[in-house]
Amino acid sequence: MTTPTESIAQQLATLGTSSTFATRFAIAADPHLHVDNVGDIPLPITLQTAHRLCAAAQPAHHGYKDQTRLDPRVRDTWEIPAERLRFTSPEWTAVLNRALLRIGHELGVPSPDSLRVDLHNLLIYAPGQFFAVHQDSEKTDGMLGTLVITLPSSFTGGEFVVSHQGQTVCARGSQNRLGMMAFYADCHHEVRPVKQGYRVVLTYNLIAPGATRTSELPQQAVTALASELHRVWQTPAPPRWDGDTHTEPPDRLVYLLDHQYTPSGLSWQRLKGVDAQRAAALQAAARQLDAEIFLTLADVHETWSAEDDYQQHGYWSDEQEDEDNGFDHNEDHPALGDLINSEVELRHWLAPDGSKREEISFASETELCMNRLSVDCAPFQSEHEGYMGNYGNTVDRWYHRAAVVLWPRERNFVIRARQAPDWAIAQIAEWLNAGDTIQAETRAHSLLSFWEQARSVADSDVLFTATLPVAARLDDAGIAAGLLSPFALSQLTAQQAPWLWQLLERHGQAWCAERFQQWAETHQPDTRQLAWMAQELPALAQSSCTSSDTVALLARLVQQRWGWLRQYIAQVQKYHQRSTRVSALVETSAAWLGLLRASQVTGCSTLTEQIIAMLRTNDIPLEVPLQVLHQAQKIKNLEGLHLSVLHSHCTHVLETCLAKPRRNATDWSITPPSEHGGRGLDDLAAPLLAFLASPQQQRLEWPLAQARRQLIHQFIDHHELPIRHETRRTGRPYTLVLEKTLALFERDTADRQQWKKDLAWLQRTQVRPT
Ligand SMILES: O=C(O)CCC(=O)C(=O)O
Ligand SMILES: [Fe+2]
Repeated sequence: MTTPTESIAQQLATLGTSSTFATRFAIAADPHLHVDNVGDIPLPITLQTAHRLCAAAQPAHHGYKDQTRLDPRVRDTWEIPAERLRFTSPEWTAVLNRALLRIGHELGVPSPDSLRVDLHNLLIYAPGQFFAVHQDSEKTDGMLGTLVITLPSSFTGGEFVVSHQGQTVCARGSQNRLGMMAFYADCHHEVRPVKQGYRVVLTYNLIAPGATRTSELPQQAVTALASELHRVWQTPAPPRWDGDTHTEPPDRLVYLLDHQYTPSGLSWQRLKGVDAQRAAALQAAARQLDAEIFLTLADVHETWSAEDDYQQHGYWSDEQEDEDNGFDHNEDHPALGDLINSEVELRHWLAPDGSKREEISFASETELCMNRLSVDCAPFQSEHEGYMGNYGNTVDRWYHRAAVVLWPRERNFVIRARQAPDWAIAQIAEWLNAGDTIQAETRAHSLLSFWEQARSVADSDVLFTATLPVAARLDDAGIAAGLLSPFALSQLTAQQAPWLWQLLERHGQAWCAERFQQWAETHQPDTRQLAWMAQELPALAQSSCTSSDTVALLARLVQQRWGWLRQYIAQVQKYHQRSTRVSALVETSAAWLGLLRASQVTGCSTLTEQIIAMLRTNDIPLEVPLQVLHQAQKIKNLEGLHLSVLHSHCTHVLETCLAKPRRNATDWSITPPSEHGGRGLDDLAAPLLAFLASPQQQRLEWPLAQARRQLIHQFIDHHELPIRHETRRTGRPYTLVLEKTLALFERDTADRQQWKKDLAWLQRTQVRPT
């Protein structure tokens, strides 16, 4: 079955397909060309005239990006600018106008009788000279394409080839007539090297000024198109994956035109070939439906998988050449496999009255409709990633296309909101300020189906700050919840507390607790959550102290965060290496303190005790409570935090450690790691632990098969034991050589120094008894 979008493409395809991209014919005429400093140029051009012209000419430049360049690898020809050319034949203007009318008809220009030309230059190609494949830049507003008039002369080679979407038109010139070739500006064209003789041409910019007068469309066709458009906006898009039940109708229709356009060349009045009829048909349908309609540039970026191996290579059009490859497009392009990704950016919006809107939006796949696929257009740029890129072997292509974009007027709000969520929230806030709560709730409701994505479109923190007060003013609990659902707990700041209390008053404890739960489930980096617990949580708790309801709400939040912290700690405790484990745990110290403060302020004394108790268990390395005490120095009010308990705990542990006798200089025993003491080592555990425990044995030579050596290597690394472990690769099996290192003694000394330092700090530091 055809989808409504496909059927629109079909209907548009039947409009104005008769025109072509280039037209070529010959006329018998002589303009009586006069060139300053050369004189009259009789036709056909003789070798002698050609030599005189060359002598008076300059090498021609070509456009490169926004500059012009002289590069004979790209363009090698002589040029005489228009200022030095005159036509003295009295009939010439009429002859040219007749030719233009014919060109206008054959190119399908909407008003062929208004087509004009601007003389650009005279070009002379001597033997060997050429102009590589390129696309002309649009030199003036309204420039539609180029007209080349080949003056009669005798030459071989020098074929002029114009191509568009795989079709080509070729001209060779004539001995006694003027060769006319006119083509649209988005065509690629080249002049192949002249072999013998001279090729002399006049080039003109083809200009289509004034308004389009497209032929009247039958009313029936417009109605059919309008009804299909209506159907597009009513039909939910096909599911994107199995079980995708949330598809909605597309917001807009984005019809990609056949031709390519530049910002200055884009205008409703100067659409090329078939595009003009199709755009006119869409305009007529839009009027019937009272739909919004815009003409836009559409920058298409496609990523394809490449099927074969291929050298990295880029290529530029619009008279731009690639530094290394010149204009040579004939080298092998990689065969394209699957389309991996496609992005269509719409910009430079033109309303039917020509007024501009500078806005950028992306077209979704379900909105797109076209008769010509982008791969069938000439890419503006192409890049091949080879196997080195992120996605393996891929080809990236960029196209400068244009689109007609339409949507039902009543969807204005939603469409703009999808692209600019902060604008939508500001809009709803205005309705609320004006007392129009019904409008505010209806519009807020219309955001919910895509609101989850809003977070990735806008700066999420800014959006949250704007959304919270709006949600707090909506009566409908479901809509308020929906607006708040995409955000994360760590986005809530103490400054926003008043809105939170307002939500509490309107929707109650359970509703607010659900929001906390939802926000906690949104992914946020652990470091951000820890920082939030250290700073915002105690500040929020502090500001809750005005009423028992707000305190109760915050107490729930504190409990929830305690649950999270315990889970996080449990996860960190699974890290293998003691040093990474300890430093990750130390990173949580400020969060512990934040939680302690918040639990104290919200009167959760049992929780305060639980936290202190956990900080004193053996599972938590001493570095953590010590760091909590350090952090507490920055805080004014330590009342009720039970920090003196922590203080004495740390003092006691450090004194015990320091009371142990120092390691004897001859004692090489290593205390086996307390956790997983040899688990998983099976029969290797006993000999290894015996080696560790032995005060005398420094070295162990142990013939072991590879897998078993591996176990020992891992064990030593995980526990960061002061043992060098190497494999001697002789004999069968190889021998694992273990050797205790001096780090055993150095660590002992370093530990002691640290203990002393910490103890001295504790003794200096007063923690008020609480
Ligand atoms: O020499 C010609 O026929 C065409 C020259 C051309 O393509 C140009 O001037 O852009
Ligand atoms: Fe050109």
